[in-house]
Amino acid sequence: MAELALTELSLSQFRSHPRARLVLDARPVAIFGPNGAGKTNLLEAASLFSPGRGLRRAAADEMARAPGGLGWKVTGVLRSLHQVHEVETWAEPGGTRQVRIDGKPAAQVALGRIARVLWLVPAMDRLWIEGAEGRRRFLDRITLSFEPGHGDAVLAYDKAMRERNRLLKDQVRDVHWFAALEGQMAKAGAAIGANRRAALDRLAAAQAGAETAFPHAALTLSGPEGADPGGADDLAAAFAEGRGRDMAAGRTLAGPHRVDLEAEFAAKGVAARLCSTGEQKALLISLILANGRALAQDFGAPPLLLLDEVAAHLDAGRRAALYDEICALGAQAWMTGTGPELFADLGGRAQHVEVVEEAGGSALRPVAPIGP
Ligand SMILES: Nc1ncnc2c1ncn2[C@@H]1O[C@H](COP(=O)(O)OP(=O)(O)OP(=O)(O)O)[C@@H](O)[C@H]1O
Repeated sequence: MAELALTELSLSQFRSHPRARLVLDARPVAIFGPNGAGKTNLLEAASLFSPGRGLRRAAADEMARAPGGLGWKVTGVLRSLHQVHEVETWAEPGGTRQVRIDGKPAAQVALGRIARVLWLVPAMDRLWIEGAEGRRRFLDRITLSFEPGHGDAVLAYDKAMRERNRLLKDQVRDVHWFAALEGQMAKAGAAIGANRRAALDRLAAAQAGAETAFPHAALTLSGPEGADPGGADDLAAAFAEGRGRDMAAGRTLAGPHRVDLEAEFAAKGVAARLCSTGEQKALLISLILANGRALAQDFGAPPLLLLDEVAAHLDAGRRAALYDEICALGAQAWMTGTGPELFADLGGRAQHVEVVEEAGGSALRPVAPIGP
């Protein structure tokens, strides 16, 4: 099967890493070291091979090593399907994140065409019990992994909605202006809805009949009217009808920006938010593995998986099952944990890297695996 893997990763003045370089093959990467050593920072650097603000959703300046006031840079060699790309991403102090692919300046969305990156971070443990915004972001990342063009649709929708919200706040009553913006929102919104539904269908298919130790998560969209839109015409009509209500509120109250994602532990028929902490984690892992299996078919290679502190939350049996499934999938999964023993089951199936904190910042040491 074709691969998607980082075969080199270099960091310069990135968070706690003054300078770091890893030379890798396509196997999973097991990263261990004490709290605060700089493991998550490494995953964050890898997450910048996808469009957006990375797995911490940080501003570009926040990622610059402090103190210093210098910019940062992350460089990687990405083996994607049967091609090799050199990807550079960086930010100057006070500047936005820049991207260059094979020496040519590129928009961030271009990253989505050569790489697919999915992640699970401890903050997502509360995904099913906290606000809808996090779930929407999760849904859109899944959707983006299947359809890189989804990012453009979301940007177009948000831009038109911001302008419409300004009209609403300023009590402007120019129907032509409203109709023009609503037309743009409806076109982008219908695409957003269709992309999301297609992504959920792909996930459902990838979960059905899969041999996995993780529970099937049944996903559905919910939310106020228009959250899961039909066609562009229906959506445009809903926006026009809602003008009075929206003007009273000073913002757009219905539309795909209000969608929520609901999950159910399918075998038990219990909503994810009512499941135990361990079950909720298992549902997320199940979804990310299903997403990976679907992408292996659709994109042609499994995605890069960034799994922060995933091993610590699983019992030994589940952990071994996760490693087996990742290896069967053939994904370059980057996993972090505090000690090497968490990754012993992986043995030579993974590359093991120790992160240590030294006087000058974080440092990396590739190490031989401790055998099972
Ligand atoms: N911009 C920055 N400049 C310098 N150091 C930073 C910056 N941002 C974060 N750090 C440092 O990076 C370290 C945290 O790194 P990271 O989150 O990668 O730790 P970790 O190894 O994943 O730890 P844990 O096991 O606790 O999750 C902290 O010591 C923090 O102070």
